[in-house]
Amino acid sequence: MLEIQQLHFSYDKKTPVLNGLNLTVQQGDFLALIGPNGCGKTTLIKLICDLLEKQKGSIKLDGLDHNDFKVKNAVLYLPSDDVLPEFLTGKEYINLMLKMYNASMDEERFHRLVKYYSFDSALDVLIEEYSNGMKKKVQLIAAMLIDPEILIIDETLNGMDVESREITKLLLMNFSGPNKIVIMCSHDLHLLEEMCNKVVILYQGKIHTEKKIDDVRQTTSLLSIFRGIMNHEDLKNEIISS
Ligand SMILES: Nc1ncnc2c1ncn2[C@@H]1O[C@H](COP(=O)(O)OP(=O)(O)OP(=O)(O)O)[C@@H](O)[C@H]1O
Repeated sequence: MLEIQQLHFSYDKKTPVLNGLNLTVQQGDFLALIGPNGCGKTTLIKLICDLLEKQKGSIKLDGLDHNDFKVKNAVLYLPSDDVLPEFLTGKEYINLMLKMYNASMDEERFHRLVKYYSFDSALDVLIEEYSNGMKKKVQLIAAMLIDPEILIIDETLNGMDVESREITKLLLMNFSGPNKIVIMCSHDLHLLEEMCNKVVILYQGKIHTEKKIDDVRQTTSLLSIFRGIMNHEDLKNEIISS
């Protein structure tokens, strides 16, 4: 169980980005993390991964602090910005990632993943020559081989062609399961509704809404809930009538 309690964070020590955030994510959860631009989704993810230093509060996985080596080794974060070691080939990058996570290469799985993404001819090419979509694919192949306990995805499906997106969706849904936590941050609410089993909406530094996706589907949609919080109808009408 990932337990976040009373988390506070501010970049300039004045304007709070996270303001006493509480969140519990259970093994088996495939969580959609949504919220308006700038609400702090990436900040929250970076705090969970100990890439930013928290100022107040606690983040624990199964009772262990998030900066414990065991927790760090259990969490894999796929960021949205694709900063990869450009001087490596795809295959070298995958091997490096496996080493960093003390994971062994499952050759059979590796070849299957390469086949799903039609990635064979890209493996020996330098990452500096990769397109955005190829960078996403090589990160996903590495992630699926590492098989982490917690996978955090920040807009990773952006830039992928339709078929690769579908393959990724299926791979991630297969990956999630009773022993895993998947947190996916995206503005593609339809995709999240298809894939995830829970949603949390981050707004004004706190978790504003927390719901099971099945409950959302029965009554409304993620888009309607999101629009209800943002309440931009007046602005849109002003633009239409101008
Ligand atoms: N390195 C930084 N230094 C100062 N302020 C930052 C930094 N990174 C983010 N911020 C600010 O913190 C707030 C939260 O940013 P964050 O990137 O976490 O939002 P987000 O919800 O992921 O946004 P988006 O949906 O646009 O990706 C924003 O006001 C942003 O301007």
